Amino acid sequence: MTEAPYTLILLRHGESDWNQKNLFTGWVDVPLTEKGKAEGARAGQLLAENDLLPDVVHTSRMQRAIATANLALDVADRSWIDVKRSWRLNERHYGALQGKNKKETLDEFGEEQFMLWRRSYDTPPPPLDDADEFSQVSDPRYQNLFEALPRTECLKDVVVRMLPYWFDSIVPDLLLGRTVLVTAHGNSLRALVKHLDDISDADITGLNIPTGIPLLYQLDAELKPLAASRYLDPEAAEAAIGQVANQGR
Ligand SMILES: O=C(O)[C@@H](CO)OP(=O)(O)O
Repeated sequence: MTEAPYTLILLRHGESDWNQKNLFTGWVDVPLTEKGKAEGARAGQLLAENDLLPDVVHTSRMQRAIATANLALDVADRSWIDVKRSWRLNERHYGALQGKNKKETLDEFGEEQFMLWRRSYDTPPPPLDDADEFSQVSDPRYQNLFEALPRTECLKDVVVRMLPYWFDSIVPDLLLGRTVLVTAHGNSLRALVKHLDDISDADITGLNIPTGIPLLYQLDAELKPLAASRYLDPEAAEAAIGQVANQGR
């Protein structure tokens, strides 16, 4: 075990095809846009400029996170580091909203219901039918999940399935003194930030994470933040956070 402080970098994937089209995405495995690829590369540049060179990367099982990590690590000349992947870092499963347009959903169901589905801590959207074209029941990468395969999730569900991976896989790398990069998704990272910053169930509804901008944590021996976390490009992050919050409008 190495002494604290421990260095953890969280990175939401770059803009995806469905971010651009304003569709609820969840577990649908969509690619990055050209802008998203550029965000991935820029994230790598920010890591290198700040002398934050990851020793290990943890990603979800989804191509938008994997591609973002690869692009960032290529630019930072760290494409050779150890890689670990888990479904537990996947985006929140968006249930029957997967593939639906956010603006049309807002118009159809109204602000209150839309925000309840999108940001409430414990209200999941209706479950996705297994026969739906956007279901993951036949996806080979999840065949080992059996009844654990989600059909919908609220953020609380994501916290429950993400935390075992945090404690069992990410924490051991931190305690070894490795600089750890976690490349994942808006809502799986909200779940991790909620845990790290001890954010209440009520306050987490107001937290949004921008695409493609590394978020730095320095953690103490108890794995609590030594100071407030910070985006490596704070101005870009502030503008992008507002855009995420206002999606659908
Ligand atoms: O559609 C999704 O899967 C997520 C992230 O893009 O969207 P939201 O920010 O609305 O939770």
